[in-house]
Amino acid sequence: MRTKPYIPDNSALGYSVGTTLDRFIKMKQDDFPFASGELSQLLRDIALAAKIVNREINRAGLANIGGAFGQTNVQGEEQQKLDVIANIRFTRALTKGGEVCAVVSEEDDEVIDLQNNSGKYVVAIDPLDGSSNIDVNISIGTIFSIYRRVTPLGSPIQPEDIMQPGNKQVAAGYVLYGSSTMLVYTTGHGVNGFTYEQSLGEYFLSHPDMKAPASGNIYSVNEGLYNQMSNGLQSYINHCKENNFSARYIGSLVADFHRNLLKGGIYIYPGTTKTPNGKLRLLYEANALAYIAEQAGGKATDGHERILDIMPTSLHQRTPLFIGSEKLVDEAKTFLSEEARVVDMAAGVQKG
Ligand SMILES: O=P(O)(O)OC[C@H]1O[C@](O)(COP(=O)(O)O)[C@@H](O)[C@@H]1O
Ligand SMILES: [Mg+2]
Ligand SMILES: [Mg+2]
Repeated sequence: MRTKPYIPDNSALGYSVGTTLDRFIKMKQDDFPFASGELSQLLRDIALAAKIVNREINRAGLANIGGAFGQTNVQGEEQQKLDVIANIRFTRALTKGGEVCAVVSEEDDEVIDLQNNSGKYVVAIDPLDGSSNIDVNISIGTIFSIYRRVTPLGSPIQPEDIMQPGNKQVAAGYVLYGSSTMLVYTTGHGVNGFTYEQSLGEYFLSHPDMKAPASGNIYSVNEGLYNQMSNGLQSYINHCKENNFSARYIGSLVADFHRNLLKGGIYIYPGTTKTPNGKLRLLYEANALAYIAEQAGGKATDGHERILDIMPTSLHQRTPLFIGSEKLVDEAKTFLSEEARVVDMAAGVQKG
């Protein structure tokens, strides 16, 4: 089946050329006359912090803010200076904005309780995604998920405000600091992408109503892990090769996801024999992108289960991730299920 890549077309959707992010958010807000506007403001806060982080990234090489920070985070990964700077910038914006009561960040071991019990929202964030690519001038990103707190406003935050499955997200998005900087987000009514015009300091709607091609011929996986993969996954990767797929892997989740969203493809970060739950974090990496993928007509699973239905049990929980074009994610699942069936049959034979 041939599928078409997504080609932006503003005119077809009735958005005038030059629709800024602020204006777009306002237009959407007007569709919900009873909404308080706090979610809109929260999105603006994140967009503003992303401008500042974008500036820091652009001058990192000159301002001596590239390279390692000299500490490890809770995952035992070496923090880069820009990881720390981005974390400070985003948490500061979320604190000052006043709409948020708590933040979960890759760079903080514990939940950050903003001591703002009137804040309606909880944010989970990967302030800088693709850290290993910072110093080599390759695209990196920011990923965020927004949840409504479930306990009454005015009371202290509780674990159930934080440990919500992805299907409870009210908004999610990412910023891609690439050959141009883009902000892509959803509030559950489709996905829209905005390109940042640096000299004007504005984001403009460049990718309205983004749609993931139903299929594609790109597969993105760290094939260095091949020998640690399950037989089913190895078979799927061989299937991609036999069908002349293109292998594309940047090593920055946001950038790999964005490319496949536009062109059609599948991104896989699998569980392996060494790390059965893979590398990526459910709360601030997988959930946001899964929500966006689904809103664009794509799919996201852990190889078996829908990502958005996984009930988190710990803050920095990891999950395997299969995400992208629906047909490819389904196909990968078939290979994994077939393997599970063969293993079950073999176990049955042994028992019998
Ligand atoms: O180097 P690997 O094992 O392929 O991992 C790459 C993955 O790790 C990540 O860099 C993890 O994100 P962080 O940089 O936020 O820790 C993803 O962006 C990327 O997809
Ligand atoms: Mg990341
Ligand atoms: Mg990160």
